Amino acid sequence: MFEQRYRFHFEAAHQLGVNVDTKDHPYAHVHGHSFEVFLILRGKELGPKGWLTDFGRVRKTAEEIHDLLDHRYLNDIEGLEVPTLENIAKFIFDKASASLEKLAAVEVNRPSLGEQVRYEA
Ligand SMILES: Nc1nc2c(c(=O)[nH]1)N=C([C@H](O)[C@H](O)COP(=O)(O)OP(=O)(O)OP(=O)(O)O)CN2
Ligand SMILES: [Zn+2]
Repeated sequence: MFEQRYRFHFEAAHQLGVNVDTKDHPYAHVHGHSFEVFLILRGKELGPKGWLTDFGRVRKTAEEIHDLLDHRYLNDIEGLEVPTLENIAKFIFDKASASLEKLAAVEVNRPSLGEQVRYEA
């Protein structure tokens, strides 16, 4: 089995008011994070080209998702009204899998906080 990974970053703001009991909770205030994303592709066979998927294609998909999320207020994006790492990972998986047939998983991390989430279909 081969695994291919592509990493990109984006910066965005959000608030998680629905996840906490009081309006004063820090999660309920609009704040920002740096997000690290991995697109993870898997396959058993390489085919005649000797690769799973051209990294150029993976990069193009990553750039489209980056442009959708970078410097945005995530709560305003349809499908990301509750922008936890978990929901962001699934959102990215659903978008990216439309153009990357071998996409197997998406990881979304906040490296400075040691927080990591992985979504697999
Ligand atoms: N399972 C999850 N738990 C939490 C998530 C999540 O997406 N999935 N998200 C959050 C919030 O985004 C929160 O802002 C993160 O807070 P915290 O880890 O405390 O880090 P800070 O932003 O407070 O870190 P600073 O160093 O103060 O900037 C919470 N839980
Ligand atoms: Zn947060």
